[in-house]
Amino acid sequence: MPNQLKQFSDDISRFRQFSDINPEAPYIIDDCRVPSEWPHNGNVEFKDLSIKYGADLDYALKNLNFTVRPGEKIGIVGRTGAGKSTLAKSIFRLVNENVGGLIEIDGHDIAKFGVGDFRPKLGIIPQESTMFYGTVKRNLDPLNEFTIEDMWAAMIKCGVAELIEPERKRKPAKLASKLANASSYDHNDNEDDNVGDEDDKGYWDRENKQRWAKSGLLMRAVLFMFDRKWEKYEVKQPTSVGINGMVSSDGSGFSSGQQQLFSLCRLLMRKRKVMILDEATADVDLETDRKIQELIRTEFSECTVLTIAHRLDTIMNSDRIIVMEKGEIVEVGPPQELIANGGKFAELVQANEF
Ligand SMILES: Nc1ncnc2c1ncn2[C@@H]1O[C@H](COP(=O)(O)OP(=O)(O)OP(=O)(O)O)[C@@H](O)[C@H]1O
Repeated sequence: MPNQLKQFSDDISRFRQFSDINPEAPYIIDDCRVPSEWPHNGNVEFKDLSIKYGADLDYALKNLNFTVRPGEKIGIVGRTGAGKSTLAKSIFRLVNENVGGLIEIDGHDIAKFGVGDFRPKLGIIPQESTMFYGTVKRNLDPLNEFTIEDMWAAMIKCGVAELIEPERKRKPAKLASKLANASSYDHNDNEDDNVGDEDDKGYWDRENKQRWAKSGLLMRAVLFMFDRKWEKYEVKQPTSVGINGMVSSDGSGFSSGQQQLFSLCRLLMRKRKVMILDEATADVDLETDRKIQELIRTEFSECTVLTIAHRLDTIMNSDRIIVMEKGEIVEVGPPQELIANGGKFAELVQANEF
């Protein structure tokens, strides 16, 4: 009982912590809905933007005035704590208190829209990728918006296809014919695939039955006694084979770089006019990073892309670089020009210290 009481009191204090959090800005504002074609150009204007994380804290962003032109590729660099991620968050209005100034995208102040209305219109790969418990397919397309062909096309471009089907790497010649037959190949792939639905449950039941059938008497007794523990253990093990392979919610079975490739896949399918990549390739090797940057340049050529990076290669081909320091923009310009000028960016490159 003391243990249970302790557990209850922990639960209650956690509940109180959540209930004390201020509600987010309205999800939908009926009088001011986002136009269906917005953003159509991808012009982003920061007007005197200032942000603090608390009334008593220092500014994380200070009076930012900057315009990103439609289709421009911007690299954002600066030392740790310079305010780069806060800038990315500000475009999604993830910080709503202690904000001064405004951000206009294609002439609309994003603060006048409901957050649930405008956020899906923009694209982001955050610093930490999110994986869901469920199939690979569900991880790529949680809202069932795309066809299997769309998913395979994106997975092949991002190098995810060979992760979930290693023979794809070994037998590239077979790839085209498999792709051509994708709909028949993955016959059941378009069925609804929510967590805990009959399909997923059936999958685990089938797996457990097979184990049961294969095990001896003693093993069966152990399985029976530790039934629940066994299931828990099972759920954590990703099979990650094929588009219907299972992925655990912490993405174990995939390295953090591979999880970033999943995020890139999602973004590739949902191309948006304005996109933020917040250290989106920080965990992949240099060679993969180069391929991804090339992919971004070709696939997102029409899109405005803001890339935050700690690696010179990632942003060297940007149209312009923004250098941030203590919440302020201290330098802006094409990378080669900034290096030639010998200013802050040149210092960072020299010190290899983004
Ligand atoms: N949730 C938060 N609460 C309070 N202060 C925060 C919070 N997030 C960031 N800060 C502060 O805001 C400033 C800018 O942080 P930000 O994460 O934007 O920097 P960054 O340039 O992205 O750093 P890094 O390169 O390490 O990711 C820092 O001084 C940081 O301590």
